[in-house]
Amino acid sequence: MPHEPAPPHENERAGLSIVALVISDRASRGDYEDRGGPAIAEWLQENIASAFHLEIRIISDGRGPVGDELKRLCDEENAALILTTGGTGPAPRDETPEAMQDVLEKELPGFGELMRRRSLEEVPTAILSRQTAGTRGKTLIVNLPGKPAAIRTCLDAVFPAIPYCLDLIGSPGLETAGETGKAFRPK
Ligand SMILES: Nc1ncnc2c1ncn2[C@@H]1O[C@H](COP(=O)(O)OP(=O)(O)OP(=O)(O)O)[C@@H](O)[C@H]1O
Ligand SMILES: Nc1nc2c(c(=O)[nH]1)N[C@H]1C(S)=C(S)[C@@H](COP(=O)(O)O)O[C@H]1N2
Repeated sequence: MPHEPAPPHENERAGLSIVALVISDRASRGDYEDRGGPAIAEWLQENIASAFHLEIRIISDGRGPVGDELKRLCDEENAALILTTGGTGPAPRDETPEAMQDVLEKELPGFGELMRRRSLEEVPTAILSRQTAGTRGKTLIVNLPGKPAAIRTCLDAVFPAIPYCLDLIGSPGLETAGETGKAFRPK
């Protein structure tokens, strides 16, 4: 008797799973209303044509908690793409890059290089961000700075490479809309 196919994972049913992980002591305490998650949602809605499911999570800074949450989103929630915002600077509580060291299997330093280069055209303090990107299993993680205005600049810069990166790591099916973040796939 043939086996029934396994039911799709909850995230697969809703399309590609994307998580916006807001890393901010103050937003997580409610000192200010988070504007990072909504800025990421707006950019993705404008620029992705294929089905996707976006979840916004807000957590406090810190190497341990951020690393644990990233591992859980990759290994248990099967997120295809995680966009973090915040905690990339030099302040004592900014430990997103240290958490990335604990989580990534393969770092993709070109993402951070390009985002800083584009951001430098807007603010000289862009060099203070230690943002990077990389993969863990079938998940791509990209760091964005905490300033909500940085989100559009950075996603405009690196998003064209993201669909092909997801193809390569085994989470295919992301198609872009419009010209700004248009996917590039080598022939
Ligand atoms: N999630 C957010 N929502 C709204 N504004 C934010 C957010 N994160 C950062 N900002 C703004 O950017 C400025 C610089 O952020 P900062 O570098 O202190 O953020 P962070 O280290 O990412 O967050 P925090 O200091 O709260 O842990 C903040 O003063 C705030 O105005
Ligand atoms: N595009 C862009 N990049 C930016 C900024 C910005 O305003 N716009 N702010 C910078 C500043 S002031 C800091 S301290 C670093 C780190 O910010 P984070 O700790 O909130 O991630 O990001 C930098 N990158």
